[in-house]
Amino acid sequence: MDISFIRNLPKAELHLHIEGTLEPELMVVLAERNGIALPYKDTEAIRQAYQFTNLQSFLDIYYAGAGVLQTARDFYDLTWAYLERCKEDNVVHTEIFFDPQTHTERGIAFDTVLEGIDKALEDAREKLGITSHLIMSFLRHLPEESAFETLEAALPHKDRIIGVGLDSSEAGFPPEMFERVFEKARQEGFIPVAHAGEEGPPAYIYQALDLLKVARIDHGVRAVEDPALMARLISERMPLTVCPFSNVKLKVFETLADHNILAMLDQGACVTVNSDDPAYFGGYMNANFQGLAQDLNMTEAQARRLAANSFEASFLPEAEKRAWMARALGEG
Ligand SMILES: Nc1ncnc2[nH]cnc12
Ligand SMILES: [Zn+2]
Repeated sequence: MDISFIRNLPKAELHLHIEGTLEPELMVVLAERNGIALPYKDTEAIRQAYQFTNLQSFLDIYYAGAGVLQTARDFYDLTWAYLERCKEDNVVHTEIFFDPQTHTERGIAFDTVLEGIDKALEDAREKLGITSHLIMSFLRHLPEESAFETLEAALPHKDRIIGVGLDSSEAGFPPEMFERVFEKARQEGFIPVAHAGEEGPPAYIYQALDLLKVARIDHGVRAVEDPALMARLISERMPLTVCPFSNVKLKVFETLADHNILAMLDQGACVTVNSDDPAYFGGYMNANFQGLAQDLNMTEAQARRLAANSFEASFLPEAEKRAWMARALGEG
């Protein structure tokens, strides 16, 4: 498939951790700016360290890397750099996760984090024509109480945060542990989503659906182990925000050729393509699409359906969704 076909396809990104877009070059700049010593001699050594055996081995390095983010300007620079990559890849709409607890736990104020990210999103609407939403994610390895405190901190900023998510170490931290904080978040008007079925079993996907009442499942690739669950996801058109490169880097699949995204698509599931933590996993949106074309023989029709799904599964207003879906399908 021609790279220009992928480039020209309008796409929405729905599973992207802004902290996961911290490229080694920016990490070095921010470390210098903030007087922080990095445990790496240069950017090459940083890239060398990105060899993961599972989700936790990645998270340990990823949380350490986020330590260079200190000021609102740092969060602005991080977010702006990602939005410029969106422009290159023709990602016209993005729904970004941020992990407030990664920062509040080390003494950075919630409002500092939000201020920097939000200003970049606002500038991108104006200068790049990219629309966006922000989703605040709770870290599931921290106690419920910490998630409740984070929700409290977000309440004055409801107009700038559309939803809540659940991420970090999955195994041993089932969604049911966060049922109460998600209930409160829903009452406050936040749209719920959750990582489930990345490393965790299908039971965690059921819990995300039935207890957290999510509007999307992040990852969800292990749903294929349970045919009744797959049938339900398909009949409800429950979106799965799938991250192909991430799944290979974190050994959920051995190779991209083993990935189940196109099989799920062909079964009728509302799967979408996303980059998760592109600075750590080797590529942004178009690189993920290109990988699927090369290693899974993705057709143009499949690529169009994946792009259309990304708008269908977004939190855009219905009319905008429909218009972008038509363009992605080549009908607009
Ligand atoms: N792929 C992933 N799974 C869980 N938590 C994450 N935080 C950042 N990326 C993540
Ligand atoms: Zn993720």
